[in-house]
Amino acid sequence: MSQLEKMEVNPDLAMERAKCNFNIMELTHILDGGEENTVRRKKIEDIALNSGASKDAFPEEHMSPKEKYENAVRKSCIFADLVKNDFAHLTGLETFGINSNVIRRTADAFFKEVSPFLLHMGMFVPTIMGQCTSDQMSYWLPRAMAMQIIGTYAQTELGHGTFIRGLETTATYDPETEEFVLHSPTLSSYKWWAGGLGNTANYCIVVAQLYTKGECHGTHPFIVQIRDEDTHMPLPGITVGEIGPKMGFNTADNGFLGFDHYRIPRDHMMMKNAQVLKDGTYVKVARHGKLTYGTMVFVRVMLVSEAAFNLAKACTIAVRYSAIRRQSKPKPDEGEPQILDYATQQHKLFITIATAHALQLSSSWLWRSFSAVLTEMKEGNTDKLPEFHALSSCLKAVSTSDAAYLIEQCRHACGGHGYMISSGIPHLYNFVSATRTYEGDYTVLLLQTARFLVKAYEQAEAKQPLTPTVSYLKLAFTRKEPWDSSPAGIVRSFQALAAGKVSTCVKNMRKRMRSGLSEVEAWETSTIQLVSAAEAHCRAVISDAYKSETERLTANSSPNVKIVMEQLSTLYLYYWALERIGDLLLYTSISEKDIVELQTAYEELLQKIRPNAVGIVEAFDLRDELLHSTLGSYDGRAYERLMDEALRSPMNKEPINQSYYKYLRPMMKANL
Ligand SMILES: CCCCCCCCCCCCCCCCCCCCCC(=O)SCCNC(=O)CCNC(=O)[C@H](O)C(C)(C)COP(=O)(O)OP(=O)(O)OC[C@H]1O[C@@H](n2cnc3c(N)ncnc32)[C@H](O)[C@@H]1OP(=O)(O)O
Ligand SMILES: Cc1cc2nc3c(=O)[nH]c(=O)nc-3n(C[C@H](O)[C@H](O)[C@H](O)COP(=O)(O)OP(=O)(O)OC[C@H]3O[C@@H](n4cnc5c(N)ncnc54)[C@H](O)[C@@H]3O)c2cc1C
Repeated sequence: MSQLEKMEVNPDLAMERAKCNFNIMELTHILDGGEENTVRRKKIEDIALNSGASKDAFPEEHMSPKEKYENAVRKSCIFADLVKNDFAHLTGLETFGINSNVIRRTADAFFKEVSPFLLHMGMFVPTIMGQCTSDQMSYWLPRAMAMQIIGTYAQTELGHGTFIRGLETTATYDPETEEFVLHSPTLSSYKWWAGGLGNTANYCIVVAQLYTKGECHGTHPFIVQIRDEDTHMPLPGITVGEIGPKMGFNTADNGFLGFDHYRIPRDHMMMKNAQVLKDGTYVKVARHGKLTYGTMVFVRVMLVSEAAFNLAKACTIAVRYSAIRRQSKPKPDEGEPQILDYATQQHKLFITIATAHALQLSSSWLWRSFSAVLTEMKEGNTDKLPEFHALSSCLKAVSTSDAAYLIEQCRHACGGHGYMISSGIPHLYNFVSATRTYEGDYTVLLLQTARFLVKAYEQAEAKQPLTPTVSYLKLAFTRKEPWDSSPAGIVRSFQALAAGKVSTCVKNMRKRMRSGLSEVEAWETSTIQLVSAAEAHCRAVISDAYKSETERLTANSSPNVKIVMEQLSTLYLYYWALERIGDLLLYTSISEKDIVELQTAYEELLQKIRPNAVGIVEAFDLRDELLHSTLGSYDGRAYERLMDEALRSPMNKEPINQSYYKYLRPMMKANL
């Protein structure tokens, strides 16, 4: 047993736990969505983590890229076995853990970066479920679920990621052989980025321009075998490889893929939404043109809970560390305070906790809306899809962007030690900053939402009915919103602010069109404001969802848990009101006096939250195995852990490195 395992809990952390005044487990149950969920999650974590299978004998950060990848494949196979044999009955999901936060969460103990199977689980399987006919599904799904084949999702190309309609890979139907011929006509048409594509996957979903009878019908998904099922050799006509080192995701073997007139059977086109008949006739089945984008919408919804989860990890690390770290001596007669006592530190950290709650609760709310939209779509009704696309786009954009920013803030809050890989924060940042880009870049997705907002504004102007998430846009046509500092009042002000911004955009675009610009040009020159309006809309949606979910979830909770949750949701509102003072001055009646009072109320709230801060982050119930952090472990023994990690470095295995004899010694001797 290592020295560390015998250590007692750091006394500062023990003191924090002793002064927590609410029932931590009760809050955990709320965040897990109910006590049974907590019990089931803990069972799964016990099975997976107590086995020791998640641990590395040698620290991953000291492995070569190839070793890291091989180690990740090894552990992915162990994890996949656990999921199949041990968790399936506990999760109650026949879908091999898709949509299961528990599986996702447990996987993090196994992978400091990501599993090369992430795209198999996260996109290959969901695309089979969303884009195949039932016949196709009954062939592909069992094989994918049983991990007899491993797949990925290859959409992005070297030349295009955002602009899907601009993809260049072609799938041309040949009625003679009843096959599609896949081809990469240019270097820029090579598929690029797909996770697991480099070395792991033997199948992938390829998104290509469909040509039949000489006509292009736009992009469609196809299931394509790329490697031999036995030897794993790339098949003739396929060029496949790994794209090289990245900022993060280094165990994901993101790959490239090119086709040289590569043939696949006709029924490997995923035919739920559109079909090509044997004679080459193209038949559109879906009632909405964008249903082939369905997997992206699904993953965008997933990414909101990803943002919340990773933020929860970062703030657990940073708050625990801030409780054990002492620095400076503001009062000469007293000892050095815990850095958590500094108001500026609380300002950095408590918004991070509140945002983790806000995103987690907004994400549950979004999942419920998604389920309702899916149910209606199964009955052939796609009316709610545009609103849902607008909503999932902005929530994905804002949640991942906020999470990346706040994780970086957690690193700042941990000073120099936060820069150590062993703190756990750099991995979190590298992972989350990618989520701001993939599955639709931040700006691009906010502009999708803006498009919906502008249309909704025009409906409001014409006094037509509005869908629920934009019904507030009618505020744009009333008098300035009176400032009211209650939580409900602040949410209303955020709505008035968003409505005002959308209105300003529309007026500017109209003015620009009157001065001679085309509609496209007027839109393009207004995009900075449109992005800002979409962000404001999203902030209003999150604030509203966070506030109402908090009220709903605490309706029967014990008084102190209710107080803690309300303090955090109010903090979120105060924080963003103070961040958006300029906008509030424009679109509400807020006065200088109101602003001074708001700042004071915010600072008082930080002090009220302070005594429970450690308890609040511990309600996320993140085991040390999931945190991978020297700074944030349960025992708070950060210094011992930092030293322990330093001593494990291969750089310390020999007292003198050979470079001394090869370079340093000759240089120094020559300089004598
Ligand atoms: C066993 C061990 C395992 C262990 C592991 C255990 C794990 C456990 C499992 C867990 C999993 C973990 C999490 C998952 C992680 C996954 C990782 C993912 C990695 C990354 C993957 C990727 O990164 S994969 C590529 C994504 N790449 C994009 O994301 C491109 C964005 N680019 C666009 O998405 C389009 O290009 C863009 C801009 C819309 C324009 O599309 P466009 O040009 O066709 O359309 P237009 O702009 O012209 O718009 C025309 C009209 O279509 C409307 N519309 C557009 N889209 C619509 C839509 N979706 N639904 C409805 N309506 C839509 C629009 O609103 C307009 O409506 P209207 O006309 O009424 O105004
Ligand atoms: C870690 C990681 C994993 C990935 N995994 C996969 C995968 O498994 N499968 C897959 O298919 N893809 C994958 N991708 C690709 C990813 O989906 C794309 O990189 C992403 O959609 C962004 O597209 P892009 O790279 O073309 O960026 P670009 O569109 O080139 O963006 C560059 C800049 O241009 C701006 N821009 C672009 N268009 C517009 C516009 N219309 N208006 C205003 N600004 C614009 C953007 O805002 C951005 O600032 C992955 C990417 C990463 C980083």
